[in-house]
Amino acid sequence: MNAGPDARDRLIVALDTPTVAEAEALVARLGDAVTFYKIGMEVVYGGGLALAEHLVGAGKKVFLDLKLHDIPNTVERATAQVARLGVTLLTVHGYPQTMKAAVRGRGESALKLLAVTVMTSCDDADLAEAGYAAGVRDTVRRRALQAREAGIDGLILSAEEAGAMRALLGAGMLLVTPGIRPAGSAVGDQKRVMTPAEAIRAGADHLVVGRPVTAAADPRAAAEAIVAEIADAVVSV
Ligand SMILES: O=C(O)c1cc(=O)[nH]c(=O)n1[C@@H]1O[C@H](COP(=O)(O)O)[C@@H](O)[C@H]1O
Repeated sequence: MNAGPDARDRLIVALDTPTVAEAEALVARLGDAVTFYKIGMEVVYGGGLALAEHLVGAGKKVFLDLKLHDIPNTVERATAQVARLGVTLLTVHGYPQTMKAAVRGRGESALKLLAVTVMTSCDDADLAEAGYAAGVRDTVRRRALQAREAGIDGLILSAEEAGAMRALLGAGMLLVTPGIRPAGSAVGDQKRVMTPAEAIRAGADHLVVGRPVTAAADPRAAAEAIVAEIADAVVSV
């Protein structure tokens, strides 16, 4: 994508910390280097849902990563609750029933919904082990089309699939890519990874980055380096 959010807004830092206090300390340390945060299950189950609202109040954008998946009634009503928090993004799993229920639940609110296609920690062998007949590429494609059909705003996918999905879906869908690893950083449990520059060139709108920032000796410097890499890549797209 050529025109789009400022390079800083394209980085989403995943605040995965054991305590809410550690998440707050990271936010203070990152300061104005980071404008967009992801709050996920670790912090929420550690009592940190209110942090999402505090960050919104402080002018940050928040992606609430709850990966909803349940019977339609529960998903619809849970999504309606999240829509009242003022966060920007919410994840649901990319099952047609779940996606349609979430779209009903967000109603007329400004909440944007992202469908998780295939987790970036999975490869074809993991999908086969879980009982899926199709591999990563075909499953992402199928769920992407179903997400668009359901009225979902964007996809969580790896940057490896971003180019093909941008070509398939055009500019209308937000493409949000975790599994981002700056050159030389530890891959950990991720399997489908790309560097920030590669992800932007592949068509990602936002990059979700956790440990390469949060576990860095200097998280602010790590975030600034990623923003600089994004900015350079945007110019070259
Ligand atoms: O929904 C997500 O954000 C997500 C989906 C996915 O397929 N892979 C994935 O890594 N994530 C999240 O993105 C973040 C990646 O963190 P790091 O691997 O530490 O950069 C974590 O908070 C994951 O929960």
